[in-house]
Amino acid sequence: MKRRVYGVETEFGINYHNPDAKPLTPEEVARYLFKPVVRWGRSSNVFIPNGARLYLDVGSHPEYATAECDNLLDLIAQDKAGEWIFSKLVAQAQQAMAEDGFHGRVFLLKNNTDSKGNSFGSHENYLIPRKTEYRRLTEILIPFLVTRQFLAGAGRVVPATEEQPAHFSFSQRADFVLDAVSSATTRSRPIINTRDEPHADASLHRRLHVIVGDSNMSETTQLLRFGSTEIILRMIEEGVIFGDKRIANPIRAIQELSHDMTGQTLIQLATGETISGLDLQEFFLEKAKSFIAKEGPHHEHVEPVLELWEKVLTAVRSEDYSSIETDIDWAIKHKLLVAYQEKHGLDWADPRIRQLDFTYHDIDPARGLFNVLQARGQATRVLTDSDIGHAMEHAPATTRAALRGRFVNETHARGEDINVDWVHMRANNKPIELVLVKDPFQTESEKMDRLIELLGEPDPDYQHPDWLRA
Ligand SMILES: Nc1ncnc2c1ncn2[C@@H]1O[C@H](COP(=O)(O)OP(=O)(O)OP(=O)(O)O)[C@@H](O)[C@H]1O
Ligand SMILES: [Mg+2]
Repeated sequence: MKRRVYGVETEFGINYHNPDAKPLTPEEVARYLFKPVVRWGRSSNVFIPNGARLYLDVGSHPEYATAECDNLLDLIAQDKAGEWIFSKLVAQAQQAMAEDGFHGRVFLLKNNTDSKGNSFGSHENYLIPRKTEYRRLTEILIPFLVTRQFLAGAGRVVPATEEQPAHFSFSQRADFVLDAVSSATTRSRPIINTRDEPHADASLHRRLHVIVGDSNMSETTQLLRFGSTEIILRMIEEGVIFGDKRIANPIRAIQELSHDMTGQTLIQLATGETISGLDLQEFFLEKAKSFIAKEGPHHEHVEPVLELWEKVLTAVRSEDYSSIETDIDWAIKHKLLVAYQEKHGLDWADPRIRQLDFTYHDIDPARGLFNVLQARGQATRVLTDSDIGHAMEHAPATTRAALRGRFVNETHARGEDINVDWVHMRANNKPIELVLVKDPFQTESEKMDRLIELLGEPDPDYQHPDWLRA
Protein backbone atom coordinates (compact mmCIF):
# COMPACT_ATOMS: atom_id res chain seq x y z
CA MET A 1 0.00 0.00 0.00
CA LYS A 2 1.36 3.38 -0.93
CA ARG A 3 -1.35 5.28 0.85
CA ARG A 4 -2.26 3.80 4.17
CA VAL A 5 -4.80 4.53 6.87
CA TYR A 6 -3.53 4.74 10.42
CA GLY A 7 -5.06 5.39 13.81
CA VAL A 8 -3.75 5.27 17.35
CA GLU A 9 -5.63 4.64 20.58
CA THR A 10 -4.38 5.92 23.92
CA GLU A 11 -5.52 4.78 27.33
CA PHE A 12 -4.66 7.32 30.02
CA GLY A 13 -3.81 6.65 33.63
CA ILE A 14 -5.52 8.67 36.36
CA ASN A 15 -3.78 9.75 39.52
CA TYR A 16 -5.58 11.54 42.29
CA HIS A 17 -3.73 13.16 45.17
CA ASN A 18 -6.17 13.30 47.94
CA PRO A 19 -6.00 15.51 51.00
CA ASP A 20 -9.63 14.93 52.04
CA ALA A 21 -10.97 12.61 54.68
CA LYS A 22 -13.19 10.80 52.18
CA PRO A 23 -11.03 9.76 49.23
CA LEU A 24 -12.31 9.64 45.67
CA THR A 25 -11.63 6.48 43.70
CA PRO A 26 -10.12 6.69 40.21
CA GLU A 27 -13.54 5.59 38.89
CA GLU A 28 -15.18 8.55 40.57
CA VAL A 29 -12.55 10.90 39.22
CA ALA A 30 -13.07 9.46 35.73
CA ARG A 31 -16.77 10.14 36.07
CA TYR A 32 -16.06 13.79 36.89
CA LEU A 33 -13.77 13.91 33.88
CA PHE A 34 -16.51 12.67 31.58
CA LYS A 35 -19.33 14.85 32.94
CA PRO A 36 -18.93 17.51 30.22
CA VAL A 37 -18.63 14.74 27.60
CA VAL A 38 -21.89 13.14 28.68
CA ARG A 39 -23.58 16.55 28.84
CA TRP A 40 -22.55 17.24 25.25
CA GLY A 41 -22.87 13.83 23.67
CA ARG A 42 -25.41 12.08 25.98
CA SER A 43 -22.96 9.23 26.41
CA SER A 44 -19.50 8.49 27.75
CA ASN A 45 -18.66 7.00 24.36
CA VAL A 46 -18.76 9.70 21.70
CA PHE A 47 -17.34 10.71 18.34
CA ILE A 48 -16.17 14.30 18.34
CA PRO A 49 -15.82 16.92 15.59
CA ASN A 50 -12.26 15.91 14.71
CA GLY A 51 -13.50 12.41 13.94
CA ALA A 52 -11.95 10.82 17.03
CA ARG A 53 -13.64 8.56 19.56
CA LEU A 54 -13.54 9.55 23.21
CA TYR A 55 -14.71 7.04 25.74
CA LEU A 56 -14.67 5.64 29.18
CA ASP A 57 -14.64 1.90 29.25
CA VAL A 58 -15.16 -0.13 32.38
CA GLY A 59 -12.52 0.80 34.93
CA SER A 60 -10.79 4.12 35.01
CA HIS A 61 -8.70 4.46 31.89
CA PRO A 62 -10.21 7.15 29.70
CA GLU A 63 -9.45 6.45 26.07
CA TYR A 64 -8.97 8.57 22.99
CA ALA A 65 -8.83 6.88 19.59
CA THR A 66 -7.72 9.15 16.77
CA ALA A 67 -9.63 9.45 13.56
CA GLU A 68 -8.30 7.63 10.53
CA CYS A 69 -5.30 9.47 9.09
CA ASP A 70 -3.41 8.80 5.88
CA ASN A 71 -0.39 10.90 6.72
CA LEU A 72 2.02 10.58 9.63
CA LEU A 73 1.89 14.24 10.63
CA ASP A 74 -1.91 14.19 10.69
CA LEU A 75 -1.73 11.11 12.90
CA ILE A 76 0.66 12.73 15.37
CA ALA A 77 -1.37 15.95 15.43
CA GLN A 78 -4.63 14.05 15.97
CA ASP A 79 -3.05 12.11 18.81
CA LYS A 80 -1.66 15.24 20.47
CA ALA A 81 -5.08 16.88 20.07
CA GLY A 82 -6.39 14.14 22.36
CA GLU A 83 -3.93 15.23 25.07
CA TRP A 84 -5.06 18.82 24.73
CA ILE A 85 -8.74 17.88 24.90
CA PHE A 86 -8.21 15.78 28.00
CA SER A 87 -6.15 18.46 29.63
CA LYS A 88 -9.13 20.83 29.28
CA LEU A 89 -11.40 18.15 30.72
CA VAL A 90 -9.03 17.74 33.67
CA ALA A 91 -9.27 21.46 34.44
CA GLN A 92 -13.07 21.30 34.32
CA ALA A 93 -13.18 18.17 36.48
CA GLN A 94 -10.90 19.81 39.00
CA GLN A 95 -13.29 22.73 39.28
CA ALA A 96 -16.43 20.58 39.53
CA MET A 97 -14.81 18.48 42.23
CA ALA A 98 -13.86 21.54 44.22
CA GLU A 99 -17.47 22.71 44.04
CA ASP A 100 -18.49 19.37 45.53
CA GLY A 101 -15.99 19.75 48.33
CA PHE A 102 -13.18 17.58 47.00
CA HIS A 103 -9.83 19.28 47.13
CA GLY A 104 -7.44 16.75 45.66
CA ARG A 105 -5.54 17.17 42.44
CA VAL A 106 -6.19 15.20 39.30
CA PHE A 107 -3.34 14.03 37.09
CA LEU A 108 -3.88 12.39 33.73
CA LEU A 109 -0.84 10.45 32.60
CA LYS A 110 -0.09 9.32 29.08
CA ASN A 111 2.03 6.36 30.09
CA ASN A 112 1.51 2.61 30.32
CA THR A 113 1.87 1.57 33.92
CA ASP A 114 0.92 2.84 37.35
CA SER A 115 2.55 2.49 40.74
CA LYS A 116 0.45 -0.59 41.49
CA GLY A 117 1.79 -2.49 38.49
CA ASN A 118 -1.28 -2.20 36.26
CA SER A 119 -0.66 -1.74 32.57
CA PHE A 120 -2.69 0.12 29.95
CA GLY A 121 -2.03 0.49 26.30
CA SER A 122 -1.28 2.53 23.26
CA HIS A 123 -2.68 0.64 20.29
CA GLU A 124 -1.67 1.22 16.69
CA ASN A 125 -3.93 0.44 13.76
CA TYR A 126 -2.67 0.04 10.22
CA LEU A 127 -4.82 -0.68 7.20
CA ILE A 128 -3.38 -3.62 5.26
CA PRO A 129 -4.59 -5.41 2.14
CA ARG A 130 -6.56 -8.58 2.90
CA LYS A 131 -4.41 -10.49 0.46
CA THR A 132 -1.27 -10.03 2.59
CA GLU A 133 -0.41 -13.41 4.02
CA TYR A 134 -1.04 -12.80 7.70
CA ARG A 135 1.22 -15.49 9.11
CA ARG A 136 4.21 -14.27 7.09
CA LEU A 137 3.40 -10.73 8.16
CA THR A 138 3.46 -11.57 11.86
CA GLU A 139 6.63 -13.66 11.51
CA ILE A 140 8.49 -10.67 10.10
CA LEU A 141 6.81 -8.01 12.19
CA ILE A 142 7.26 -9.56 15.63
CA PRO A 143 11.10 -9.51 15.65
CA PHE A 144 10.90 -5.94 14.38
CA LEU A 145 8.46 -4.94 17.13
CA VAL A 146 10.39 -6.74 19.87
CA THR A 147 13.42 -4.56 19.04
CA ARG A 148 11.48 -1.38 18.14
CA GLN A 149 11.67 -0.33 21.79
CA PHE A 150 15.17 1.05 21.06
CA LEU A 151 13.52 3.49 18.65
CA ALA A 152 10.34 4.36 20.43
CA GLY A 153 10.36 3.17 24.03
CA ALA A 154 9.20 5.79 26.51
CA GLY A 155 11.67 4.71 29.21
CA ARG A 156 10.79 3.44 32.64
CA VAL A 157 12.23 3.46 36.14
CA VAL A 158 11.89 -0.17 37.20
CA PRO A 159 11.54 -0.67 40.94
CA ALA A 160 13.83 -3.14 42.71
CA THR A 161 12.79 -6.78 42.90
CA GLU A 162 14.41 -9.77 44.56
CA GLU A 163 16.36 -10.48 41.38
CA GLN A 164 17.30 -6.97 40.29
CA PRO A 165 18.12 -3.58 41.77
CA ALA A 166 16.10 -0.57 40.60
CA HIS A 167 17.18 0.55 37.15
CA PHE A 168 16.14 2.28 33.94
CA SER A 169 14.66 0.35 31.00
CA PHE A 170 13.81 1.24 27.40
CA SER A 171 10.16 0.35 27.55
CA GLN A 172 7.06 0.99 29.65
CA ARG A 173 5.08 -1.85 28.20
CA ALA A 174 7.60 -4.68 27.62
CA ASP A 175 7.28 -6.19 31.10
CA PHE A 176 3.54 -6.55 30.71
CA VAL A 177 3.48 -8.34 27.38
CA LEU A 178 2.42 -11.94 27.81
CA ASP A 179 1.99 -13.35 24.35
CA ALA A 180 3.18 -12.86 20.75
CA VAL A 181 -0.11 -13.02 18.89
CA SER A 182 -3.54 -13.46 20.37
CA SER A 183 -7.10 -12.35 19.86
CA ALA A 184 -7.46 -11.05 23.43
CA THR A 185 -6.13 -7.62 24.40
CA THR A 186 -6.22 -7.77 28.17
CA ARG A 187 -6.00 -11.33 29.36
CA SER A 188 -3.01 -12.41 27.28
CA ARG A 189 -1.72 -8.95 26.29
CA PRO A 190 -0.07 -9.86 22.99
CA ILE A 191 2.32 -7.95 20.72
CA ILE A 192 -0.16 -8.15 17.86
CA ASN A 193 -3.85 -8.56 18.49
CA THR A 194 -5.38 -10.77 15.84
CA ARG A 195 -9.06 -9.93 16.40
CA ASP A 196 -10.34 -9.35 12.89
CA GLU A 197 -12.40 -6.17 12.90
CA PRO A 198 -11.41 -4.27 9.77
CA HIS A 199 -13.87 -1.35 10.07
CA ALA A 200 -13.73 -1.55 6.27
CA ASP A 201 -14.65 -3.90 3.44
CA ALA A 202 -13.42 -7.20 4.85
CA SER A 203 -12.87 -8.69 1.41
CA LEU A 204 -10.33 -5.97 0.60
CA HIS A 205 -8.80 -4.92 3.89
CA ARG A 206 -7.67 -5.89 7.29
CA ARG A 207 -6.87 -3.64 10.25
CA LEU A 208 -3.58 -4.64 11.82
CA HIS A 209 -3.78 -4.04 15.56
CA VAL A 210 -0.36 -3.60 17.21
CA ILE A 211 -0.70 -3.33 20.96
CA VAL A 212 2.86 -3.62 22.17
CA GLY A 213 3.84 0.05 21.86
CA ASP A 214 4.57 2.58 24.58
CA SER A 215 2.58 5.81 24.67
CA ASN A 216 4.84 8.52 23.36
CA MET A 217 5.04 12.12 24.46
CA SER A 218 7.63 13.19 21.87
CA GLU A 219 6.35 14.04 18.39
CA THR A 220 9.69 13.04 16.87
CA THR A 221 9.56 9.65 18.58
CA GLN A 222 6.05 9.13 17.26
CA LEU A 223 7.23 9.89 13.74
CA LEU A 224 9.92 7.23 14.05
CA ARG A 225 7.61 4.70 15.69
CA PHE A 226 4.79 4.85 13.14
CA GLY A 227 7.07 5.66 10.22
CA SER A 228 9.49 2.76 10.68
CA THR A 229 6.64 0.29 11.20
CA GLU A 230 4.91 1.52 8.07
CA ILE A 231 8.08 1.05 5.99
CA ILE A 232 8.39 -2.55 7.22
CA LEU A 233 4.73 -3.17 6.35
CA ARG A 234 5.26 -1.81 2.87
CA MET A 235 8.27 -4.10 2.40
CA ILE A 236 6.28 -7.12 3.57
CA GLU A 237 3.51 -6.21 1.14
CA GLU A 238 6.03 -5.86 -1.69
CA GLY A 239 7.32 -9.37 -1.00
CA VAL A 240 10.80 -8.44 0.28
CA ILE A 241 12.62 -11.53 1.51
CA PHE A 242 13.70 -11.18 5.15
CA GLY A 243 14.82 -14.73 5.76
CA ASP A 244 13.76 -16.46 8.94
CA LYS A 245 14.14 -14.00 11.82
CA ARG A 246 11.54 -15.54 14.12
CA ILE A 247 12.57 -15.24 17.75
CA ALA A 248 12.45 -18.47 19.73
CA ASN A 249 10.85 -16.78 22.74
CA PRO A 250 9.63 -13.27 21.83
CA ILE A 251 8.24 -12.52 25.28
CA ARG A 252 11.46 -13.32 27.06
CA ALA A 253 13.38 -11.37 24.42
CA ILE A 254 11.27 -8.22 24.66
CA GLN A 255 11.66 -8.18 28.43
CA GLU A 256 15.36 -8.89 28.53
CA LEU A 257 16.09 -6.32 25.85
CA SER A 258 14.11 -3.67 27.65
CA HIS A 259 16.32 -4.00 30.72
CA ASP A 260 19.70 -3.89 28.99
CA MET A 261 20.48 -0.33 27.91
CA THR A 262 23.45 -1.52 25.82
CA GLY A 263 21.19 -3.38 23.40
CA GLN A 264 23.73 -6.20 23.42
CA THR A 265 21.63 -8.91 25.04
CA LEU A 266 21.74 -11.99 22.86
CA ILE A 267 18.49 -13.49 21.73
CA GLN A 268 17.93 -16.85 20.23
CA LEU A 269 16.16 -17.18 16.90
CA ALA A 270 13.95 -20.09 15.94
CA THR A 271 16.70 -21.22 13.57
CA GLY A 272 19.04 -21.70 16.56
CA GLU A 273 21.17 -18.69 15.59
CA THR A 274 21.85 -16.05 18.26
CA ILE A 275 21.96 -12.32 17.59
CA SER A 276 22.02 -9.21 19.74
CA GLY A 277 18.87 -7.15 19.95
CA LEU A 278 20.67 -4.23 18.40
CA ASP A 279 21.97 -6.27 15.47
CA LEU A 280 18.48 -7.58 14.83
CA GLN A 281 17.01 -4.08 14.71
CA GLU A 282 19.94 -2.96 12.57
CA PHE A 283 19.11 -5.77 10.14
CA PHE A 284 15.67 -4.22 9.61
CA LEU A 285 17.15 -0.77 9.12
CA GLU A 286 19.63 -2.01 6.51
CA LYS A 287 16.88 -3.87 4.68
CA ALA A 288 14.73 -0.76 4.72
CA LYS A 289 17.53 1.44 3.44
CA SER A 290 18.26 -0.81 0.49
CA PHE A 291 14.56 -1.21 -0.28
CA ILE A 292 14.02 2.55 -0.34
CA ALA A 293 17.22 3.12 -2.32
CA LYS A 294 15.82 0.78 -4.96
CA GLU A 295 12.11 1.68 -4.91
CA GLY A 296 12.29 5.34 -3.92
CA PRO A 297 10.41 6.87 -0.98
CA HIS A 298 6.64 6.36 -1.08
CA HIS A 299 5.85 9.43 1.02
CA GLU A 300 7.59 12.59 2.17
CA HIS A 301 8.53 11.29 5.63
CA VAL A 302 10.39 8.18 4.54
CA GLU A 303 13.83 9.82 4.31
CA PRO A 304 13.64 11.64 7.67
CA VAL A 305 12.43 8.43 9.31
CA LEU A 306 15.38 6.44 7.93
CA GLU A 307 17.84 9.11 9.10
CA LEU A 308 16.39 9.18 12.57
CA TRP A 309 16.29 5.39 12.73
CA GLU A 310 20.00 5.22 11.94
CA LYS A 311 20.83 8.00 14.39
CA VAL A 312 19.10 6.17 17.24
CA LEU A 313 20.77 2.83 16.61
CA THR A 314 24.17 4.51 16.39
CA ALA A 315 23.53 6.21 19.73
CA VAL A 316 22.49 2.97 21.44
CA ARG A 317 25.51 1.17 20.03
CA SER A 318 27.92 3.82 21.30
CA GLU A 319 26.07 4.08 24.65
CA ASP A 320 26.35 7.82 24.13
CA TYR A 321 22.79 9.10 23.94
CA SER A 322 23.66 12.77 23.52
CA SER A 323 22.74 12.84 19.83
CA ILE A 324 19.16 11.69 20.54
CA GLU A 325 18.47 13.20 23.94
CA THR A 326 16.01 15.70 22.48
CA ASP A 327 14.42 13.29 19.99
CA ILE A 328 13.51 10.00 21.64
CA ASP A 329 11.32 9.66 24.72
CA TRP A 330 13.46 7.18 26.65
CA ALA A 331 16.61 9.24 26.00
CA ILE A 332 14.92 12.53 26.90
CA LYS A 333 13.67 10.99 30.13
CA HIS A 334 16.99 9.30 30.87
CA LYS A 335 18.86 12.58 30.55
CA LEU A 336 16.42 14.35 32.84
CA LEU A 337 16.53 11.66 35.52
CA VAL A 338 20.30 11.25 35.45
CA ALA A 339 20.78 15.01 35.82
CA TYR A 340 18.41 15.03 38.79
CA GLN A 341 20.16 12.08 40.40
CA GLU A 342 23.54 13.74 40.05
CA LYS A 343 22.33 17.03 41.42
CA HIS A 344 20.72 15.45 44.49
CA GLY A 345 22.94 12.42 44.99
CA LEU A 346 20.13 9.92 44.36
CA ASP A 347 19.96 6.53 42.71
CA TRP A 348 17.30 4.70 40.66
CA ALA A 349 15.67 3.32 43.80
CA ASP A 350 14.80 6.74 45.17
CA PRO A 351 11.02 7.34 45.17
CA ARG A 352 11.58 10.88 43.88
CA ILE A 353 13.12 9.44 40.72
CA ARG A 354 10.17 7.14 40.22
CA GLN A 355 7.82 10.08 40.75
CA LEU A 356 9.64 12.09 38.08
CA ASP A 357 9.15 9.16 35.70
CA PHE A 358 5.38 9.46 36.19
CA THR A 359 5.40 13.24 35.98
CA TYR A 360 7.16 13.09 32.62
CA HIS A 361 3.84 11.77 31.23
CA ASP A 362 1.49 14.26 32.92
CA ILE A 363 -0.46 15.81 30.03
CA ASP A 364 -0.85 19.13 31.84
CA PRO A 365 0.94 21.74 29.68
CA ALA A 366 2.46 23.60 32.62
CA ARG A 367 3.12 20.71 34.99
CA GLY A 368 4.00 17.71 32.84
CA LEU A 369 7.77 17.34 32.69
CA PHE A 370 7.87 16.40 29.03
CA ASN A 371 5.74 19.43 28.21
CA VAL A 372 8.01 21.68 30.25
CA LEU A 373 11.10 20.34 28.46
CA GLN A 374 9.46 20.80 25.09
CA ALA A 375 8.48 24.36 25.91
CA ARG A 376 12.11 25.04 26.82
CA GLY A 377 13.28 23.70 23.46
CA GLN A 378 14.67 20.49 24.95
CA ALA A 379 12.49 18.21 22.85
CA THR A 380 12.42 18.42 19.06
CA ARG A 381 9.08 18.74 17.29
CA VAL A 382 7.58 17.84 13.95
CA LEU A 383 4.40 19.90 14.51
CA THR A 384 3.51 23.38 15.65
CA ASP A 385 0.99 24.25 18.35
CA SER A 386 -1.32 25.53 15.66
CA ASP A 387 -1.25 22.13 13.91
CA ILE A 388 -2.46 20.57 17.15
CA GLY A 389 -5.07 23.25 17.74
CA HIS A 390 -6.31 22.68 14.20
CA ALA A 391 -6.50 18.93 14.82
CA MET A 392 -8.65 19.51 17.93
CA GLU A 393 -11.34 21.10 15.79
CA HIS A 394 -10.91 19.49 12.38
CA ALA A 395 -10.94 15.91 11.19
CA PRO A 396 -8.23 14.78 8.75
CA ALA A 397 -9.40 16.00 5.33
CA THR A 398 -8.24 13.04 3.26
CA THR A 399 -9.98 10.06 4.88
CA ARG A 400 -13.59 9.20 5.75
CA ALA A 401 -12.99 10.98 9.06
CA ALA A 402 -13.76 14.15 7.07
CA LEU A 403 -17.33 12.88 6.56
CA ARG A 404 -17.66 11.93 10.21
CA GLY A 405 -16.39 15.33 11.34
CA ARG A 406 -18.87 17.07 9.09
CA PHE A 407 -21.69 14.88 10.35
CA VAL A 408 -20.86 15.51 14.01
CA ASN A 409 -20.63 19.27 13.42
CA GLU A 410 -23.85 19.54 11.44
CA THR A 411 -25.95 17.37 13.74
CA HIS A 412 -24.75 18.94 16.98
CA ALA A 413 -25.50 22.38 15.57
CA ARG A 414 -29.09 21.17 15.20
CA GLY A 415 -29.41 19.30 18.48
CA GLU A 416 -29.91 15.97 16.68
CA ASP A 417 -29.67 12.70 18.53
CA ILE A 418 -27.06 10.66 16.63
CA ASN A 419 -25.48 7.25 16.44
CA VAL A 420 -21.94 6.99 15.07
CA ASP A 421 -19.22 4.39 14.77
CA TRP A 422 -16.19 4.05 12.49
CA VAL A 423 -18.29 3.05 9.46
CA HIS A 424 -21.84 4.23 10.23
CA MET A 425 -23.58 7.52 10.86
CA ARG A 426 -27.24 8.01 11.64
CA ALA A 427 -29.48 10.82 12.85
CA ASN A 428 -31.89 8.82 14.97
CA ASN A 429 -34.95 10.97 14.40
CA LYS A 430 -34.64 11.34 10.64
CA PRO A 431 -36.42 8.83 8.44
CA ILE A 432 -33.51 8.15 6.16
CA GLU A 433 -31.23 5.18 6.00
CA LEU A 434 -27.95 5.37 7.77
CA VAL A 435 -24.83 6.57 5.96
CA LEU A 436 -22.42 3.69 5.57
CA VAL A 437 -18.79 4.43 4.67
CA LYS A 438 -16.82 1.24 4.30
CA ASP A 439 -14.01 2.78 2.30
CA PRO A 440 -11.61 4.48 4.75
CA PHE A 441 -10.41 6.78 1.96
CA GLN A 442 -13.88 8.06 1.01
CA THR A 443 -14.31 11.80 1.59
CA GLU A 444 -17.57 12.56 -0.27
CA SER A 445 -21.04 11.10 0.11
CA GLU A 446 -24.20 12.14 -1.69
CA LYS A 447 -26.25 10.41 0.93
CA MET A 448 -24.63 12.54 3.59
CA ASP A 449 -25.31 15.68 1.51
CA ARG A 450 -29.00 14.72 1.30
CA LEU A 451 -29.20 13.89 4.97
CA ILE A 452 -27.72 17.22 6.01
CA GLU A 453 -30.11 19.02 3.68
CA LEU A 454 -32.99 17.24 5.39
CA LEU A 455 -31.85 18.42 8.79
CA GLY A 456 -32.91 22.01 8.14
CA GLU A 457 -31.30 25.14 9.52
CA PRO A 458 -28.63 24.95 12.23
CA ASP A 459 -29.02 26.85 15.47
CA PRO A 460 -27.09 30.07 14.72
CA ASP A 461 -26.00 30.34 18.35
CA TYR A 462 -24.70 26.81 18.70
CA GLN A 463 -21.05 26.49 19.68
CA HIS A 464 -19.14 23.40 20.66
CA PRO A 465 -18.18 23.42 24.34
CA ASP A 466 -14.83 24.84 25.37
CA TRP A 467 -13.10 21.45 25.78
CA LEU A 468 -13.59 20.80 22.06
CA ARG A 469 -12.10 24.15 21.04
CA ALA A 470 -8.45 25.07 20.65
N1 LIG B 1 -9.87 0.49 8.37
C1 LIG B 1 -9.03 0.97 9.28
N2 LIG B 1 -7.70 0.77 9.17
C2 LIG B 1 -6.84 1.22 10.11
N3 LIG B 1 -7.23 1.89 11.20
C3 LIG B 1 -8.56 2.11 11.35
C4 LIG B 1 -9.51 1.66 10.41
N4 LIG B 1 -10.73 2.04 10.83
C5 LIG B 1 -10.55 2.67 11.99
N5 LIG B 1 -9.23 2.71 12.32
C6 LIG B 1 -8.60 3.24 13.54
O1 LIG B 1 -8.70 2.21 14.50
C7 LIG B 1 -8.91 2.77 15.82
C8 LIG B 1 -10.14 2.12 16.42
O2 LIG B 1 -10.26 2.54 17.74
P1 LIG B 1 -11.19 1.82 18.82
O3 LIG B 1 -10.79 2.31 20.15
O4 LIG B 1 -12.61 1.96 18.42
O5 LIG B 1 -10.62 0.35 18.67
P2 LIG B 1 -11.15 -1.08 18.63
O6 LIG B 1 -9.93 -1.90 18.60
O7 LIG B 1 -12.11 -1.27 17.51
O8 LIG B 1 -11.98 -1.24 19.91
P3 LIG B 1 -11.76 -1.26 21.48
O9 LIG B 1 -10.73 -0.27 21.85
O10 LIG B 1 -13.12 -0.91 21.95
O11 LIG B 1 -11.33 -2.66 21.79
C9 LIG B 1 -9.01 4.26 15.60
O12 LIG B 1 -7.81 4.90 15.92
C10 LIG B 1 -9.34 4.41 14.11
O13 LIG B 1 -8.87 5.61 13.54
MG1 LIG C 1 -9.81 1.25 21.64
